[in-house]
Amino acid sequence: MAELRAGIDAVDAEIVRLLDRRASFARRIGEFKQQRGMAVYAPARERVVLDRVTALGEGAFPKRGLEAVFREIISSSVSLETSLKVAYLGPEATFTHEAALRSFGTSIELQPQTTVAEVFARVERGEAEHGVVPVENSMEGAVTHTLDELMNSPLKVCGEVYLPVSQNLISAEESPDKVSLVCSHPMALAQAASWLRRELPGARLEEVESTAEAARRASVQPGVAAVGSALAAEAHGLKVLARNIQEARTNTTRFIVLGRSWAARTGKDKTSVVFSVKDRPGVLKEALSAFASEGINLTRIESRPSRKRAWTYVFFADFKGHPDEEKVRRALEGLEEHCPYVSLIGAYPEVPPEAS
Ligand SMILES: O=C(O)C(=O)C[C@]1(C(=O)O)C=C[C@@H](O)C=C1
Repeated sequence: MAELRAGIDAVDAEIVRLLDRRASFARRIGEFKQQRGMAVYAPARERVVLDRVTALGEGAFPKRGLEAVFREIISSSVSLETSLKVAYLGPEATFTHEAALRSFGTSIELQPQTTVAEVFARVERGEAEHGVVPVENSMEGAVTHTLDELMNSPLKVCGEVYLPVSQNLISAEESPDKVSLVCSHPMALAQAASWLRRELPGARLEEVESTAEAARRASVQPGVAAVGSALAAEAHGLKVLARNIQEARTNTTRFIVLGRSWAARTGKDKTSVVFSVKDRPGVLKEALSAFASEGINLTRIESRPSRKRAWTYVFFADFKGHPDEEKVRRALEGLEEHCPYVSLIGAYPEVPPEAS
């Protein structure tokens, strides 16, 4: 045992020495970026680093562990280069907080905001370099506040994160039969609606602005439970009375990372555009044919009221590829021919949902 532990001590000393060496490279990159006014956070490069190190691993150390360790190493590198501030839809212990930690690690300054609009505003005013907001849920669909902000903001999407949503009934009470009021964010209540109807038919439901606010209420008010994450239960000292009460086990939320510019190309990327079409038959089909004729895979299309004129719509589309690719450039030109308004709202390394 002592000998084996001595072996670990020697390896740890080596790891620390190598981390110091890595840090000196990161510092120099930081200086280079500062001299040229470049953004410190380079999501495309981070993806390349994470993919490379997980591919280098020979399997003795788990790949997920390698990714988590390097996520933190990169997070510390960023903190050596600058004091990066990231605004997110708070409060703390929400799924968006978790998504921000997944993207940036723990060594940067995370700033919880009360609304999606405030996250955008903070980044637009330069009080934070990046923002993290939810954009869609696999069961409930689009987060409309986010789409509406994206439509009018100069900010760009530079990253995406998928998080499996696990909703739980959390409370200071000992058992579900002591619960007379269940509160949560409307989306969380919707995700747990069948379970709540079946298991707590007598309880009143109340919508509040976030799952974390619901957890806070549950921690101070007798007879109240919240629908929320295990992280929220932990943060407010609550018990988990029932786990995984959401509608489907495959319930996943997709979050986006906002910045001043989109991410560089990695070779496995996604691009997001918003466009409007003229009011005549077949026009959406024509617009989308720009993608079909280049063999570009659309991963999502969503319509929203334009909010400029009644009964006019804009479309949000995500597709595989990067604006630096020739075929994507041609598809966007094709789209512009059919559409009075086209705006590229982001490009970012693609994350397969199952990898999150
Ligand atoms: O390569 C860079 O641009 C770096 O700043 C280094 C580094 C890293 O630690 O690997 C850190 C931050 C960036 O977001 C990407 C990578």
